[in-house]
Amino acid sequence: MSASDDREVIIEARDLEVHFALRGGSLGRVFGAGGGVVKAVDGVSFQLHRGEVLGIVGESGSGKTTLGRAVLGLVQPTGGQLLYRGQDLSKLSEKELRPFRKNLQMVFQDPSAALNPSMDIETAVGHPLVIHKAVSSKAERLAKVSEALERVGLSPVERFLTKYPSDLSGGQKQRAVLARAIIMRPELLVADEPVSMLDMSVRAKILELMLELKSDLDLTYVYITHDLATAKFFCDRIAICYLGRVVEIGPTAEIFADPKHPYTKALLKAVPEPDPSKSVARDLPRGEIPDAAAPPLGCSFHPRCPVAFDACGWETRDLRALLEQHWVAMPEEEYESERAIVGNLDDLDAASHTAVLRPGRGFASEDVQALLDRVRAADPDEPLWRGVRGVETRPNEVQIDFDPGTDPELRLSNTVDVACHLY
Ligand SMILES: Nc1ncnc2c1ncn2[C@@H]1O[C@H](COP(=O)(O)OP(=O)(O)OP(=O)(O)O)[C@@H](O)[C@H]1O
Repeated sequence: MSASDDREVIIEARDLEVHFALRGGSLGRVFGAGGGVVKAVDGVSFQLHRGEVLGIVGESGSGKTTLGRAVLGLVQPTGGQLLYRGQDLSKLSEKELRPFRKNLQMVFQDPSAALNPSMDIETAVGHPLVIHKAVSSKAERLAKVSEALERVGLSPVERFLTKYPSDLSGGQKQRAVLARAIIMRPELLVADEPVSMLDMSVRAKILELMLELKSDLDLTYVYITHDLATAKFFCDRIAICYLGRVVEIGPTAEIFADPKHPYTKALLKAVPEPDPSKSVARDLPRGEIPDAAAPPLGCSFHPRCPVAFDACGWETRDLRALLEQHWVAMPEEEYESERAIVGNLDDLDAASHTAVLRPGRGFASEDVQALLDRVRAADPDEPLWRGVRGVETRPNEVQIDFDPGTDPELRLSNTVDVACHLY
């Protein structure tokens, strides 16, 4: 771990895994009776120190929310450990967890969904006090609710106590949600995209409020977002997540000044430039984020990586994608005559380091080999070819063997930890 931080460790994830079994549905059927598995969090380790703001950043589906829920003990890890002050929450019963719950709070993206529309603000914000039997009278509840509302800037308090969520703006609702989150004086707050549904004009104000609350109440934050621009402003350290793994983690300033992982670099390039006159081309990683139920072999970022090389774990699905990309650029007729050279490509969807291509009707394996040569000649720098260890042309098939490569582990590089074969 890169952080040499003397502050107390509040949360420690050790090789944490949250895998969801897929039952039924089309994927369940594809994977057979046992069902497939979505590795929402897949071997994540980090320490969170008291008073720190740790950003969990990644695209949709990278496992951020599941990781945040695991930190709060709201979802059971299927492997590894999540320690809160050294204690493994997954070993505790629901009853034993209760005293911990008040120390750990979550703030969600949508304040409208987080507040019960039929509860006035006094009741909603004071609800945790009642649940945890933390007050003995209505007057005590009112005093604590008033103090919390004051802290989050919903004042004069009397104007807000009897209001309903529908009477408040988005920013005011998120302030009320924050008041409810701090009312039990928690020590850790997991904020899951807390400003992404708010108007631009109030986003910075809510984040500033959260920083004020942090210093006034000695809070520690996990800040979940897809938005690096707010993470830069808000976080001390950032963990960049991709398909359930942390691919880079380190101090925010270092990550922005010298991003190491190709995915981090691509995300940073995609951050919109506030000054439109300086705008640069958006350069999101090529292709879509893959299906978490069937992640790429080797380094899971390799199919989108601009600097991937032989060690990154090329495979059958990459070959299919390359052939299809080659054909897509062709005029219809040319495409049809090329496409007919190989038979059904569906076998390539079962992830493997050995691909077998059979000739289409009326063609021979030499024609398939010639097609592969043409595809390679059209783009010799395509990194997939660097991963090919052998091509064998047999009477009725061509077998392509890929170097299995490995999935890179997080390793310290200067002041950040990065999971990439380049480091
Ligand atoms: N209860 C569940 N059952 C099955 N799969 C799940 C479940 N919860 C999450 N997933 C899957 O786990 C993966 C990670 O989801 P998660 O919501 O944690 O990601 P995320 O990065 O927070 O995405 P988003 O920004 O879209 O919320 C996704 O592929 C998602 O479909």
